[in-house]
Amino acid sequence: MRAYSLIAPAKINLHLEILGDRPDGYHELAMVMQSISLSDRVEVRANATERLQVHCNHTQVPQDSTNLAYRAAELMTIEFPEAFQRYGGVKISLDKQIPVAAGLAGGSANAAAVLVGIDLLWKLGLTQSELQELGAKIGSDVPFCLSGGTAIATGRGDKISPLPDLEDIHVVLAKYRNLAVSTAWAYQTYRQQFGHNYPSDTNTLEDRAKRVHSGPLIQAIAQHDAAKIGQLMHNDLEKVVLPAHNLVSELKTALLACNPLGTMMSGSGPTVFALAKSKTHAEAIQAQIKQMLPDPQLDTWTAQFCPQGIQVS
Ligand SMILES: C[C@](O)(CO)[C@H](O)COP(=O)(O)OP(=O)(O)OC[C@H]1O[C@@H](n2ccc(N)nc2=O)[C@H](O)[C@@H]1O
Ligand SMILES: Nc1ncnc2c1ncn2[C@@H]1O[C@H](COP(=O)(O)OP(=O)(O)OP(=O)(O)O)[C@@H](O)[C@H]1O
Repeated sequence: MRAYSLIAPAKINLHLEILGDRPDGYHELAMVMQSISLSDRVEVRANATERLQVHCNHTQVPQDSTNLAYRAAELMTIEFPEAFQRYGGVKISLDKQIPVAAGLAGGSANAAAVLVGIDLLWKLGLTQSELQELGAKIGSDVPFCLSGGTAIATGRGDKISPLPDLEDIHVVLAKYRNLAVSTAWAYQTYRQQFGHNYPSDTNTLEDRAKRVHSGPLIQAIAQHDAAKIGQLMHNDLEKVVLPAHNLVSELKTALLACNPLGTMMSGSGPTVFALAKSKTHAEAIQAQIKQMLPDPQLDTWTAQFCPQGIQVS
């Protein structure tokens, strides 16, 4: 085959806990991640020339070598120079449905899809863990985006352990179109404000693991208890993003008033999501939030938890 079309789902964070600094300058995390049905379509096609090219239908997404999808292709050319020489360049086309700079890992999902697409195009036969090792070189969220579903993510977010699938849970997402939050800013500000709380004895992984508070949520996931999952969600980055962005804070309060199973900011924001027990429940929350906040800048979506990451379609 000379072309592959892939589905790249967005993620939300059901739990995001910052455990401390890492020697590499990143933060040690304990997260629970979830793929959702809101997804981009990524086409990876053999190019007639040696060139890597990326095209995207969204004006805010770069079409040059800074695009995460381009960076994934570039990494493959460096890691597999013989295959690159044999098969030539690739043309990547991104059909964006996932909002950009939203805390939903849209760029990371695109990069993950390109790794899978090139693996197929160049007949490399890489395993999931080999792909995840490559993905971690591009960004912390890429390894999760590859395998998807419901999973624990530790380390800097790149060490993935699968959890049982959660089906039939629905989600409403809401985001102000003109608002973006830098992930680096969010972590840096958290470190400045709360870094003194990192205990000095958390140098070993074992010590850090003892401090993790996701146990009850993981139990609720094992029991497939959507109501409990909604109540137990947590995101440390809310502590810095909500006070700095009134709109995000007000959005969360408004979503909570719509009687969801629970509501939380995703990743470093600014998207806020609400969990719902059915499609009808999600649509009712969506209608209510639009009525409560009739701002033309507020975008909303409904989606469903999905049990997989990158899929060939
Ligand atoms: C907020 C989340 O989306 C939650 O899933 C991720 O933690 C961020 O994932 P990402 O955007 O793929 O992150 P990267 O591209 O690896 O890093 C972006 C920036 O976030 C900060 N960063 C990220 C991950 C981490 N464990 N510690 C950090 O301090 C670093 O300043 C880094 O420069
Ligand atoms: N393929 C891509 N899709 C979207 N944005 C991209 C892509 N490549 C590079 N970018 C740039 O990366 C920035 C962050 O985009 P992205 O949508 O991945 O953020 P995010 O959802 O907040 O990610 P995360 O949740 O992993 O922190 C954007 O401002 C955009 O300019």
